[in-house]
Amino acid sequence: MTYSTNGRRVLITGGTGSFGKTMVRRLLDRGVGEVRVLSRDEAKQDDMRRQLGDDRVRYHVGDVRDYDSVLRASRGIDYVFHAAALKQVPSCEFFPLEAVRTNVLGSANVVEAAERNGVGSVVVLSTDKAVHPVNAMGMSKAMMEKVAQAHARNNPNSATTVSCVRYGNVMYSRGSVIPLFIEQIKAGRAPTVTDPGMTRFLMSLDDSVELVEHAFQHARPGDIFIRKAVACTVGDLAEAVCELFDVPAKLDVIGVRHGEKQDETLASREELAQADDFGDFLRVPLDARDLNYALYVSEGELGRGPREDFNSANAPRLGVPEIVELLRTLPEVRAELALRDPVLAC
Ligand SMILES: O=c1ccn([C@@H]2O[C@H](COP(=O)(O)OP(=O)(O)O[C@H]3O[C@H](CO)[C@H](O)[C@H](O)[C@H]3O)[C@@H](O)[C@H]2O)c(=O)[nH]1
Repeated sequence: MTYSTNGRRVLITGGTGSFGKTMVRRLLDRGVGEVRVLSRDEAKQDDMRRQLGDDRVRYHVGDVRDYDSVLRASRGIDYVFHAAALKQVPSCEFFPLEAVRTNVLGSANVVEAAERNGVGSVVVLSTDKAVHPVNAMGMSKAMMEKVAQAHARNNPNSATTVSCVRYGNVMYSRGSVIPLFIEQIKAGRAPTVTDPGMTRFLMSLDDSVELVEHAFQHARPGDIFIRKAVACTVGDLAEAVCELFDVPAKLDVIGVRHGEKQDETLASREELAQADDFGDFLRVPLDARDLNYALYVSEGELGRGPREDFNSANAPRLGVPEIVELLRTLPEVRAELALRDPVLAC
């Protein structure tokens, strides 16, 4: 089934974040009837209200942890993009139950409220950290994916299609390493690098929005969509930022933080064995078998498939010059360069 948001009502949980703001603008450009933003922070909502000045956007102060607030916010809604989450790895390590409350139970509330209100489609935003998770944030997101898929498995006749997207690090997102490196360089300090050989996927905000739109257009219940992405080492990333700002590439190696993985995985080899390849995107379908495995013995498949996961160590790797070019495409980086020296921005 394909969907259009033209004239429809859309709810974005966590709608004042980087993803939410970009998505709201896109929806407004495409003629959405109403966008509801559900989030906890009234000040951020007020900033957004003044910036957008569009009365098709309605603001609901509330928390996905509170079922009643999600139920109210999703009343009369056609589609939900669920972005509200606790996302910082170190803070979730210190407060894992908070990650469970928001990322697992909050997501269950969103799915349940959507079902109750007859919402047509819910796209749930997940992360590469949910695959082979080692930290509380990734574990809670993995459980969120399971909650979304269980809805599909347990409600085969539901009017609500629930699907997931999984993406890697979004360049320049709030609190992430690229703005941190830039701040450090501006303050005359060397960028702090955890482990120069650590690898991460690189995605733009637009890439993440396109992935959500792809899922929204193509999802069958319980699907997980992944966007193929390039990767780099954090050492090369820091060097690239130094080169852009024309400072010597001297790195301050600080060691790995709580719960960090050396490399991130977007799709496990087991998932790749089942996945459909759409060029830029992969679809991992729901395993919709029931618990009576005996039914499947005669037609059971042996686990043939790729021998490797798709991870940030074996993904196409960008070197320093390519990272420099990629960073130059980011509006925030261009603005910083222009402030520092209009010649560097060119
Ligand atoms: O001072 C620092 C801080 C981080 N890093 C490294 O830079 C990479 C990226 O770190 P981020 O903090 O930007 O991102 P994380 O991979 O830790 O992921 C976190 O930030 C992401 C933002 O891009 C998402 O929000 C994600 O959900 C959240 O867990 C990691 O290898 C990290 O070790 C450094 O080298 N130096």
